[in-house]
Amino acid sequence: MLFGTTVLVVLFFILLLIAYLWTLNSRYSYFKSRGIPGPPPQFFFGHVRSLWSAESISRQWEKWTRQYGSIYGLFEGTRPIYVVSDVEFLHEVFVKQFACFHSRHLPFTARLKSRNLINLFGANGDHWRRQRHVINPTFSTTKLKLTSPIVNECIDALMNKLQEKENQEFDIYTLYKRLTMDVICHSAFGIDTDMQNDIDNPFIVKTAYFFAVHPERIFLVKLSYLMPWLTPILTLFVHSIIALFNGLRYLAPSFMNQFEEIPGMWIINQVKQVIEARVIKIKSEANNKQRRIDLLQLMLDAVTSNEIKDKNDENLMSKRFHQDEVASNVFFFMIAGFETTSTTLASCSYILATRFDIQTKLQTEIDELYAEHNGELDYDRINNMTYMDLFIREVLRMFPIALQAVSRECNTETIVGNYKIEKGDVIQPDILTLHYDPQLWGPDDPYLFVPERHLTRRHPMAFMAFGQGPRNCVGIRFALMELKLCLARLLHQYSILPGKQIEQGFIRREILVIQPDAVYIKLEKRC
Ligand code: HEM
Repeated sequence: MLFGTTVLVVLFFILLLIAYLWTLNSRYSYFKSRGIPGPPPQFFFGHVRSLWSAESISRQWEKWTRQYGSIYGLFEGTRPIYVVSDVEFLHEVFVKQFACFHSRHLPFTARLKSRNLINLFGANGDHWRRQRHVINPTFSTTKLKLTSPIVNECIDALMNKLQEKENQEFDIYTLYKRLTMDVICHSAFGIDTDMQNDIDNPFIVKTAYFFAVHPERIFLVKLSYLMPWLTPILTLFVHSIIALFNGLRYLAPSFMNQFEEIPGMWIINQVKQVIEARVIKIKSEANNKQRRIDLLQLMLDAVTSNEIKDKNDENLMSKRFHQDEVASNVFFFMIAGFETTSTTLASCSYILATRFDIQTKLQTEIDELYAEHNGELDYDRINNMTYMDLFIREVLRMFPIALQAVSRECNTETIVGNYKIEKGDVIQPDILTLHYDPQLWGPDDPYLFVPERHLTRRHPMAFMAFGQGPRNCVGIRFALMELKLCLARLLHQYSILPGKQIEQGFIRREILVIQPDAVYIKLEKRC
């Protein structure tokens, strides 16, 4: 009797296993049945092992595009990923059918926290729409004009540091990182840091951690990709660990000190403290009209303690924030604004140091602006620099940074072109192929640096350095203001010359973003 039951149980599990393996295998016919090419998948893993071991994920996508064309298929475990460099297909996904593709494809760990702690980058659907509604006006022209003096103050500190470096070879990228962290701390965080002199400041050290570790290398994330049905259990497991740690906070405070040094924990705790201090200040200065205007203040102005219900209808939508949502967004601004903007400045400096003709043209435009306005640069004036704009766009075309951030997950089954896309499928643009496509960027060779090519109207999907569509980078104008102010002031005072190690330093590697190791230059004072 016992033997018979055991045989039945074993048989049941064998059948279950066979059914599971058969389902897995049949998922791999997804692209074949649609006539979409792609590299052969590895059973159970799909293509993730090749991507996890690739030196650069974006360059691996580009390599496969050369082999399989502008729309091809990969599998993350068994989840279909469309890798696309077909601009019409991308236009459908990012713009025309945005309602079916409003989510970004992220590891489950990005959406672990309670709803009020999910930021704009991780939020989906109506939750995302409400947050975007509140944050968009924070980056409006009027508000940016108010924050530009704060940015200028941080550039003052950079200029003082540069004075010490005149005529010596040094890595300017390090100083740019300190500048962009100062800017984000002053303007989004409301604290007056001095990163140029306080070089071991924990904000820089802890934030850099986010770009050094790819979340997809975390064991639990890998597991969730390979066995998506495990995700609810993994989520529960991580929540339990967090709850355990929170309990230990009271029972073993000395152990907790180490836990609170974990970068994410540390930064979010700092953010919360700054917000609490600001809220107290606002209350005590209720009648003070001279309040500090920064991104933090602008977001706090939208805070409510009432219950918020997310609604699809814009008229019914509450345009308010929870205080915790302000904290999680400020936290994300630090991560998003720091490495991206400093890396753009680093690539700009590399081009300027190696292309003196381009530098001279830019300096001519800057000098004219200074002469016209007696050396006073503000938001409106820097925005009128045509060549500066073309220059920055060309830098970001050739050296895009945050390529993996631009993805969309299908929320509702739909048809794009000739293909039926199912809920959960991922669309991943191959931005390197798009940015170097001669059909999109000719007649000048896309491998040459030619700012003027941006004078010609191009397909909107040809340039994706800031993403595209309603969910593109919300900080574009803020980033451009910072980049233009910094470059204008730097090039008005100095010429940038290449250091001996400029080429060795400018080796661009990708973990989460693509960035060079260093940019070695010399500064020569202009007469
Ligand atoms: C040169 C600098 C920057 C670059 C190259 C850059 C690039 C990007 C890219 C590629 C995305 C994804 C867009 C998409 O999926 O379509 C993004 C999203 C985002 N960026 Fe930036 N970014 C920069 C600066 C900033 C700054 C300064 C901030 C804020 C202070 C910021 C905040 C954000 C936020 C909040 C999102 C998520 C938007 C959403 O999901 O609605 N970025 N950025």
